[in-house]
Amino acid sequence: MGPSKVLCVLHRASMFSPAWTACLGRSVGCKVALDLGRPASLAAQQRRRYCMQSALNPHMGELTDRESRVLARLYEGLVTGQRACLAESITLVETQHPRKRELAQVLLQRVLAHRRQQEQLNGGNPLAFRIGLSGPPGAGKSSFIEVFGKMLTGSGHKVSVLAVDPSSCTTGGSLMGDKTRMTELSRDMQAFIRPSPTSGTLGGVTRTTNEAIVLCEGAGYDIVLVETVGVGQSEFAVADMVDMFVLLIPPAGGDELQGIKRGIIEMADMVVVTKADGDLLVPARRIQAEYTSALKLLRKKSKTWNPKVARLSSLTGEGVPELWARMQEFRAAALRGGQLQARRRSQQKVWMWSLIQENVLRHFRDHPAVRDALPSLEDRVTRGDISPGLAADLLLRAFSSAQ
Ligand SMILES: Nc1nc2c(ncn2[C@@H]2O[C@H](COP(=O)(O)OP(=O)(O)OP(=O)(O)O)[C@@H](O)[C@H]2O)c(=O)[nH]1
Repeated sequence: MGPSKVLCVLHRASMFSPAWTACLGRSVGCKVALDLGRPASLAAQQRRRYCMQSALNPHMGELTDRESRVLARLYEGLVTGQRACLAESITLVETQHPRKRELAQVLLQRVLAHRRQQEQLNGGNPLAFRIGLSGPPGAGKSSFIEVFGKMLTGSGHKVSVLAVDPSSCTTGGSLMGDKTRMTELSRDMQAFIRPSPTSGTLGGVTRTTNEAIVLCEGAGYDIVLVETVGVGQSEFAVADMVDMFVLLIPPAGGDELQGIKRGIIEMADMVVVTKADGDLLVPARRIQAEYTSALKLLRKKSKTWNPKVARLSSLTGEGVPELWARMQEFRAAALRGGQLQARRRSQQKVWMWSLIQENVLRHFRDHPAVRDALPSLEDRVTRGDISPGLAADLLLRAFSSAQ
């Protein structure tokens, strides 16, 4: 499908208003608009800002005074580190309201431009360290984040914690029981904890989390922890939005690798065996040895880093500073070798395509011609009358001939 076809599809997709499609179309011609990476003169920066705004919102002039004031207040509050403004900005990116979504994108672009400037001052290197934490329910994630987060804020870092909760997509969210977790850290003024949005598809929650990461970084949080419970696809989604992906494993459980998906072990830059204290110390050591051997058999993910298996206890705090030292080692090596920057660049592309896929698929399913033909074609495929390939071709033909 060529670019014009994609835009045409997006144009009809309910999520994108005609204004948005026009802005996308314009932004293709307006290359400078989205290319905020290089140093520029003031005039060029102003031109760029104008271009970016008009690309983002062709009706920029139609921003009401109130909207302009809200955006200015949020932006100023956010970049000066006001937690309330950060919380309100994340609420804005979570919204389903079409107009507010447009405003959220304007805000995000401004924050991104701000971040670029900050990064330029930092020698072109990312300022924040994004760490993904995943593990089965009860692995000890929140206990770890509480202790780890407190240790980091105690040494001068600003820590934000974002959650991707797959259960929130179907049940309104309870798997991670956000309210009662991390009580100490949630009272810490150097920490910001944001529960998962309580509705939407995993794709929607992922989008929001990705955008929330940008906002947290804009607000000066130099450590962003993204937590998810190891269920469904959420851990893969989180692995695709962070600099380092850490898998937390509890010591209790069967002899095998406790049903942890092999795919997710392959994604891990570090495996951490939790609860290594008291009676659990012996099984923790055993599990650590098992994972160390298992990791040796896996395909190497990076030339500069061999995934490691650590052991810690959030109860006693043992192993937590050592883990942080390992994480910093990882980050330094990835920055030195340029892998961290490359990983972020490729994640941006993955993210864009997953958003396109989700929206195009939704548009396809909602299309009247597809909706009409789908039940009987599905029926014929399940009865074995026609092949899935033929059914897919017929549906695609119905879809494209009605464009
Ligand atoms: N002995 C011991 N118990 C721990 C440790 N960390 C957590 N636990 C216990 O393990 C249980 C689960 O811990 P959580 O931190 O809630 O685990 P979680 O992975 O966040 O769990 P979910 O919120 O269900 O995803 C709790 O009863 C904790 O008290 C530890 O270091 N040592």
